[in-house]
Amino acid sequence: MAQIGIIGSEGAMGHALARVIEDAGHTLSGGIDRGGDAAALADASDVLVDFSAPQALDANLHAAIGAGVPLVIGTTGLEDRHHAAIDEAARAVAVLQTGNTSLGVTLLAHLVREAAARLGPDWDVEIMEMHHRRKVDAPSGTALLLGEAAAAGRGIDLAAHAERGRDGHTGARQEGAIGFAALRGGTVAGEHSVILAGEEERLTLSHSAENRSIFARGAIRAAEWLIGRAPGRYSMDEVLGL
Ligand SMILES: NC(=O)C1=CN([C@@H]2O[C@H](COP(=O)(O)OP(=O)(O)OC[C@H]3O[C@@H](n4cnc5c(N)ncnc54)[C@H](OP(=O)(O)O)[C@@H]3O)[C@@H](O)[C@H]2O)C=CC1
Ligand SMILES: O=C(O)C1=N[C@H](C(=O)O)C[C@H](O)C1
Repeated sequence: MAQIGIIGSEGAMGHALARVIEDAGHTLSGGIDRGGDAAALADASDVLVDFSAPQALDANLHAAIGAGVPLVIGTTGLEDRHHAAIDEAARAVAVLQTGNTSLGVTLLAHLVREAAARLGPDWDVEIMEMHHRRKVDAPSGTALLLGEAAAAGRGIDLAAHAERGRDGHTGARQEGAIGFAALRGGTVAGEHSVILAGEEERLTLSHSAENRSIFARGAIRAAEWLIGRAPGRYSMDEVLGL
């Protein structure tokens, strides 16, 4: 039984998390949104779960370190400087950051890495995602996570090979590129496809989220797993034993 604090508590994920916390027999120690006191929430919690916005990250890391509590970060749209701050914080507390807390996507990343490695550079990798009309960041955190998996399979650096936001006279596709396309509309919880396109054949690896409860369950499982862990940056692979 843990005291779990939610950052982004009035958001779509915040509500999904609160339901899972109750179902799992944990206690909601509190919740904050924009302008809330992360330090006070951390003091009242065994673990923090953040599904809010990148602008909240520094205060959340500071609060987690101050109270000595672990932190699950599901917020997407993070930039290199955010990841550097997470690495730094992980020297003091246990932190898990991922663009997708679901079991299906965590496994999919392994399959993508394997397919990209085995099929080799003649197969073009394109990543397509669709989300609800409210989503503010693109490509999604999951699309980027899957892009990293494909890049790892190819032994290349994603940042140097990503083709994002094609529009107009773009020229031909660069050899070895990993392309991204983002669609937005309606209430879609999360659709991701990784397409490996070769000569006269295509392989598509896909995941569909039917609702947010899969993300909330994964995040609470991660929160349970982090409590009592030594400082460090952990992954969903470790939580799920994949
Ligand atoms: N890793 C994963 O598996 C998943 C990740 N996500 C990510 O989680 C995040 C939240 O998604 P979702 O719930 O749909 O978004 P919502 O917009 O529904 O909710 C976001 C919440 O965060 C709050 N918030 C905004 N800024 C701050 C801040 N500076 N400090 C504290 N709280 C703040 C908002 O409060 P206010 O209204 O006051 O601004 C709002 O209540 C997104 O980045 C999304 O991509 C979503 C699903 C799964
Ligand atoms: O904003 C969302 O809703 C989601 N965000 C995450 C992402 O950016 O990949 C995870 C999931 O796809 C839903």
